[in-house]
Amino acid sequence: MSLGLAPYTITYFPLRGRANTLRILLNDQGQEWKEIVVTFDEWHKGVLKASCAFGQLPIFQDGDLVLYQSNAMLRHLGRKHGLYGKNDSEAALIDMMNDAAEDIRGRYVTLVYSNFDDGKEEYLKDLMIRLSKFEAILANSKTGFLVGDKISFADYSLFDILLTHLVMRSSCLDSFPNLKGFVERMSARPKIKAYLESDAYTKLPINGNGKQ
Ligand SMILES: N[C@@H](CCC(=O)N[C@@H](CS)C(=O)NCC(=O)O)C(=O)O
Repeated sequence: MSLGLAPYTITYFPLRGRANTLRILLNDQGQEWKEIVVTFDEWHKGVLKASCAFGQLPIFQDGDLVLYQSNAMLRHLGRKHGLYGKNDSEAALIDMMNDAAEDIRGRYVTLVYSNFDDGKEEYLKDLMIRLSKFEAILANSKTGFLVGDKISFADYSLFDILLTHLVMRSSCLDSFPNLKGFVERMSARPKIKAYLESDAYTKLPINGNGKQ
């Protein structure tokens, strides 16, 4: 993050939430950005919400470009920073991987905000099936990345949801050596390591309701 002349701005709640993949990606790519933190009190006044294209945060600004929808933001950064594969086929596969990660994230968000305490064990059973699919994909990867021979925005997405689920159930990757290795490699990338050890990460809750 930076306080200087950062080209990018993220407007979001004081959470990891849907901004965390963006922050991991930007850190790893050595990018600077500004954060505008929206408190829940401010949000509940409704003025900002009414001004958002789809009534929700995050907002991502790149100069005059204003984006809503976190996955559109990831794809934008993927195009700008060479994180979208080396040809159209790889780009399509990266979209597919990111959509599968989003499927997990969507289910996680529903659990957290609707039925966390009663639904968690059932949720984790289904999660294992979904993770086993990513495990098989990584088992077939020659490079350790989801697609091709270079990191893509989908790798950051998967990494973020794996970190989130490791908080929920620290043993959730125990039967998935490739996913475990993936998390270890991503966590060891120097700029990601520094971010994961920083207050900017450790002091932020994952979700807005204290569930994790
Ligand atoms: N599909 C959207 C979902 C955005 C979303 O769910 N935002 C939540 C926070 S993570 C929000 O703004 N909640 C407050 C509200 O809906 O009033 C995205 O990926 O950006």
